Amino acid sequence: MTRMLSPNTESIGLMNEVSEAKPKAESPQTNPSGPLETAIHTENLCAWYGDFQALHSISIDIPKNHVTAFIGPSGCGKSTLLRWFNRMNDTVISAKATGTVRLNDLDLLSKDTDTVDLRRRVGIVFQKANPFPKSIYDNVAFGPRLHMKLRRSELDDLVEWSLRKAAVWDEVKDRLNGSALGLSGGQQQRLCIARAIAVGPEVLLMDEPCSALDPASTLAIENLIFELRKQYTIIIVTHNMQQASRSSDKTAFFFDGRLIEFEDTERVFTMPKNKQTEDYVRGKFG
Ligand SMILES: Nc1ncnc2c1ncn2[C@@H]1O[C@H](COP(=O)(O)OP(=O)(O)OP(=O)(O)O)[C@@H](O)[C@H]1O
Repeated sequence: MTRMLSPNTESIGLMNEVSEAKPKAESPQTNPSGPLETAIHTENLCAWYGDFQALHSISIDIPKNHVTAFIGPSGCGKSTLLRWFNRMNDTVISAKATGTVRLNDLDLLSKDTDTVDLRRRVGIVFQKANPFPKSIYDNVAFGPRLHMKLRRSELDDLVEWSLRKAAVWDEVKDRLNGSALGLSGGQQQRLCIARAIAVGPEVLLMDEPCSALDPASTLAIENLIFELRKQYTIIIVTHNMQQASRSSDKTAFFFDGRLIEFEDTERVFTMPKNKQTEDYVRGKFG
């Protein structure tokens, strides 16, 4: 497992990502002169749980290779929106949605959308780390084994690449066959990030990924998010205003199922346009 990645590794999709280990750009385009490229586009997205409407006419363009933070008080619909981006809401029988959600040309609300492939393209990391009760190696290799036909040496390379990318390699490289459940909470969360990126997603959804972590692990994940945005589109749901302002490029503020404001993060935290946004980011409610 000490070999470096071979630049001409055989590939399907994902392995292109592996051989392209170098970031596409040194830093994302935070002050663009032109419009940003869109990764996920929604238009008039409305969502319900039974009769309860959780999202009202959400229209938003999530920019590619940027970090977008979703903020807002508890119950305002942040996770619901996030979960429509990879159809996690399919597991909730009462959940339904109307409107448009697109990942490039893929219609995410269509019944014909292959959700297994979608979840490879749009990965998710949850609030509480959820490693499989398997070895560290098998956790990361799980998705690639499902989606790709790789030789053992290629899989080894990919596991190493993913763990390095998730900034946890040095801590686990001598115990790859040990149980993932033996890692600390912060290490488990980085392992889950490695597992998510091992299948070459375009978008990484993070639903309060640091809320169960101590300050040092939180900082490690925030630094990681900052690094990963060079290659992935990241959306992070957070209640931590410092985290949103530190680690995101764009911030969307939601209230009562509605998108109230979506702007550059610096602007949202210094000169919000909306009074509700201002009150929320200043901690007056929520
Ligand atoms: N499975 C479900 N069944 C019924 N109602 C739900 C379900 N999941 C969420 N809701 C409701 O939808 C609304 C939006 O919930 P959601 O979890 O999206 O909010 P949130 O902004 O992510 O909240 P939090 O910050 O507390 O996680 C809430 O009123 C919630 O009670």
